[in-house]
Amino acid sequence: MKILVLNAGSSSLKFQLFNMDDLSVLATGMIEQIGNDIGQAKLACNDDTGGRQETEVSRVISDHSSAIELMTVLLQENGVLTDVNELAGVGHRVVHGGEDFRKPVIITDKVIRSIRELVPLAPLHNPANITGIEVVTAMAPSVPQVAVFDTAFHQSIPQHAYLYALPYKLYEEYKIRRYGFHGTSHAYVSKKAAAYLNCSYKELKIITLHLGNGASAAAIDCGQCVDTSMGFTPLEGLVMGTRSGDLDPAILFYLARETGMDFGALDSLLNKESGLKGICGNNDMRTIGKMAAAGDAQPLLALEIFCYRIKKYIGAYLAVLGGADCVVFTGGIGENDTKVRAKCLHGMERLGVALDLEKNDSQNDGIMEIQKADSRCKILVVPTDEEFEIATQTMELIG
Ligand SMILES: Nc1ncnc2c1ncn2[C@@H]1O[C@H](COP(=O)(O)OP(=O)(O)O)[C@@H](O)[C@H]1O
Ligand SMILES: CC(=O)OP(=O)(O)O
Ligand SMILES: [Mg+2]
Repeated sequence: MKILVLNAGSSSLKFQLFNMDDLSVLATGMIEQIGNDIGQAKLACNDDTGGRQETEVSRVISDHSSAIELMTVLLQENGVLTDVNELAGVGHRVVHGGEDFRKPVIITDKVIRSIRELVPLAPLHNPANITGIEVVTAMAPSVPQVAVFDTAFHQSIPQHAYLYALPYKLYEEYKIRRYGFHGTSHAYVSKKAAAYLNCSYKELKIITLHLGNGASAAAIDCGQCVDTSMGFTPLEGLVMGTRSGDLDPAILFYLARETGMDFGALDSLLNKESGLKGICGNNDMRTIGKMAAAGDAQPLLALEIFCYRIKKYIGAYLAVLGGADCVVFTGGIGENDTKVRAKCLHGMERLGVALDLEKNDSQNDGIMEIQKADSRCKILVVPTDEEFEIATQTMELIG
């Protein structure tokens, strides 16, 4: 039983093909620079003997339809898929599900209409998700498709936490509120943490930190998400690769008045030119870490700002939850960057969060437990796997 998972971004398409009979990954791939001068596709397949074959293609990939076609050709050429119609199902990561979706759903015309209505709230993500769904429908109309929403897990957040202090009618008329994103990841790693600790998910207070290119924190109280750092869009909250996270909105009015920047320029400034990149010119934490270690001042400052923001959110969520049983790090940075973890948690012993620096420095591909013996709060590193979670939820829905 093969399930394909598609994660379509504005100019990229990530995909994974699973064999759900033995829960193995048959292929994992990524197509980038869609719509640019030259696009790149990478595919890695695992064969029966445990070997791995990698393929790379560079050529013009004009849009998401061409990207999906290229993906199918690559999967076929590498012998992991004969025909799209052979799939038991396709799971899509859909970034914005608004207030309509609290759970994954089987995709119907009505669901597509709802996702389309939410395009103004996620102009970079939802159109790509719809294209993905439509292209698969055209190729294989009888294969069931499931939408798994980034926002769904956060729908349990109470009103006092999801409403902004704006005129209430803006919520009623325009649905302006906090939605939160990365929900599939926050749900997946928090459940994994509970299972690892041999505790009931419904009895734990957990703070999850998803630190990838996009980054967000969530406060989970007895299995329910009660707050998260991303907001109306994925721009709010933590400092990210190229996104600013929290700032005083008056900065935008000031810049518009002083420089004449228009909405498009301001949007691009905050989403694409800020964050780590804005401070030190680079948005890759590996490079920033190396440059900071070599004594370069700007990358070091970027690192300090990034970690300080995370620390503030941990403090806020400790207050929200009345103390936490567990802090979980995940995402490319959270899973791998020992210095970032140490900086974020430095000096929190009196709050019951005491990191063991030696354990923090150890390496392990699976779950790691890295608090000191006398720490009240557990500290875990849990590798996220949004694609696997989407495949699992897809399988559950299609039966
Ligand atoms: N070994 C590592 N040490 C430090 N940072 C890392 C390491 N591996 C990946 N990263 C960082 O993780 C970030 C990407 O995270 P990832 O979760 O893969 O992103 P995405 O949101 O695109 O899925 C990048 O900043 C990258 O530099
Ligand atoms: C919603 C979001 O920020 O996603 P990503 O981290 O994939 O950019
Ligand atoms: Mg990721």
